[in-house]
Amino acid sequence: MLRFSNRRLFSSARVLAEAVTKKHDVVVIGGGPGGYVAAIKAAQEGYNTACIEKRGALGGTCLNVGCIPSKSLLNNSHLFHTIQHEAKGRGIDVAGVEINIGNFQKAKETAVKQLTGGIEMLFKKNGVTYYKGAGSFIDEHQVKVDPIEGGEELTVQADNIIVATGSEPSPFPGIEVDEERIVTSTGALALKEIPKRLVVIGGGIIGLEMSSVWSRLGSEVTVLEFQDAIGAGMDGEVAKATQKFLTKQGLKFQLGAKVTKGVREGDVVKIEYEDVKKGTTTEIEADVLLVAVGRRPYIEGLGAEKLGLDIDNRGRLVIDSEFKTKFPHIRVIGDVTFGVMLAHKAEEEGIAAVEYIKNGHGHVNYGNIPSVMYSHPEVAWVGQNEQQLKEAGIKFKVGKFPFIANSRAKTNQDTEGFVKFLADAETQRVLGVHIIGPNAGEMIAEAGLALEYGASTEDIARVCHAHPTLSEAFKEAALGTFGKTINF
Ligand SMILES: Cc1cc2nc3c(=O)[nH]c(=O)nc-3n(C[C@H](O)[C@H](O)[C@H](O)COP(=O)(O)OP(=O)(O)OC[C@H]3O[C@@H](n4cnc5c(N)ncnc54)[C@H](O)[C@@H]3O)c2cc1C
Ligand SMILES: NC(=O)c1ccc[n+]([C@@H]2O[C@H](COP(=O)([O-])OP(=O)(O)OC[C@H]3O[C@@H](n4cnc5c(N)ncnc54)[C@H](O)[C@@H]3O)[C@@H](O)[C@H]2O)c1
Repeated sequence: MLRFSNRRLFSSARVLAEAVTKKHDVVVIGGGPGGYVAAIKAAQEGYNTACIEKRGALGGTCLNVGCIPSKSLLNNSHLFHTIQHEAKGRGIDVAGVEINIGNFQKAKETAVKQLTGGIEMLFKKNGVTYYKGAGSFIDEHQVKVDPIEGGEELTVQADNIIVATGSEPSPFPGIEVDEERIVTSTGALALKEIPKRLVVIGGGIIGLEMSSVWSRLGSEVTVLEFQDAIGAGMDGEVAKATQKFLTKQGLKFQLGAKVTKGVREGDVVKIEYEDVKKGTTTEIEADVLLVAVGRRPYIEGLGAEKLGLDIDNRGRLVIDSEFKTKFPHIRVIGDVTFGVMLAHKAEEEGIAAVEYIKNGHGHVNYGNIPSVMYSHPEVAWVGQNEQQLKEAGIKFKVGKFPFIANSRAKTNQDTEGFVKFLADAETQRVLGVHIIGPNAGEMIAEAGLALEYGASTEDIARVCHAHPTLSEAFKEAALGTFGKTINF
């Protein structure tokens, strides 16, 4: 009798174990821009697809604590600043303009919620199974899902696995983040009060976008950058011009600054840095210190090491040109592997990885990934910059056109910046485009198209651009590479 009930117990446990094993053709771990796009694409290609996401919301860093919330704060702080400081000069008398920080943050949260909810609907529409939980490798074909909302653990089996677990802020050794007074971008996006003094370590894209937001709302902002230029990766001339316009907007910069201390004492943060050229040490105080010194790949709890996936010395999962790890059916895309950490790069890789699974070939043009900094004016670039062309020994011509000479920018009273083309000296083939200006982030798409199709600057200059538009500055800068601008 005892033996019989034991056997029954054993067999019912096995039934239970079998009941919670789900099989799919494709399983994606991580529901950020890389992962969710890959999952939808795989489902559209006819694969039985699942996506495992542990955040409780889809969209990853980008939609929840990155691109989307930062752009909401950037847009609305710009609007506030314009109404406050520029309305009068445009013939609009306004009084009593104030920021309501609660509602300012609420507008951001509404945008985030609508967009992350939208992805959940897209999953339903395309038949992607959504597992809300943390995924970790059991072996090369099985992933355990630890549900975040209670419920039973389950095992997911798949023929193909795409890892898209993203990135997290790089820590600064010796500085302890509490996301209240010492914050990463996540805390900087969620401040409940406008800090009187904001100090930012890192003059890269996060540092400069967040500095713009809080400075427009009234913070005194100091940016401490270790290198002798801001803008991590911008063309040298553009980086200098960017620093100039941000300085005009009230930001203070200390380049060549080696931060040696950042500690919270009550409601104040004490920071110490060395000027690497002069060898002097300076102490400053802040109400909030933002640490924005880059991001690093995120693989915590994934079981990548246990499975034996190769990881390089920067913590990135190692892949070949087809996104394959040492297990050919496990592919990796987005921030957690090589390349720039940008949402649209992760998305492109999501599509290409699925195309590899389906057809055996896929394509991402890594020479044509645009970058945009959403300051005002925006800074956008694609292709190569002057430093890179010089290093490679490529002879090039420069064509430039300032927005001050563009009629639409004039009517908009928004004339800061320029369009700069770098074109092959002999063939005029476009090699890179760098823009500081209103709507630079939209305009850079035309440059991307030109690069993709191998256009010359003459090809662009021969295309009729509508008048009066900012895009005429784009055409004129192309004309500039052969010295024939009309309006400047
Ligand atoms: C403040 C800020 C602003 C930014 N602004 C821009 C911008 O304007 N434009 C731009 O192109 N890029 C921007 N970025 C960068 C962009 O957010 C990233 O490049 C992009 O999100 C990378 O996508 P991903 O899919 O690779 O990873 P992520 O978006 O990081 O998504 C990974 C997801 O995987 C989940 N995950 C991790 N491990 C597991 C696991 N074991 N099981 C289940 N789920 C897991 C995580 O919870 C996360 O949701 C910004 C970043 C920040 C921080
Ligand atoms: N608009 C966008 O596309 C956007 C917006 C935000 C973030 N992102 C992406 O997120 C990622 C992370 O952004 P980020 O700004 O943190 O990184 P980043 O690499 O763009 O910039 C980091 C900056 O910190 C500086 N730095 C590093 N160590 C330092 C130190 N010890 N002291 C002082 N300065 C130091 C670097 O020189 C660099 O200028 C980037 O890949 C970026 O592309 C993109």
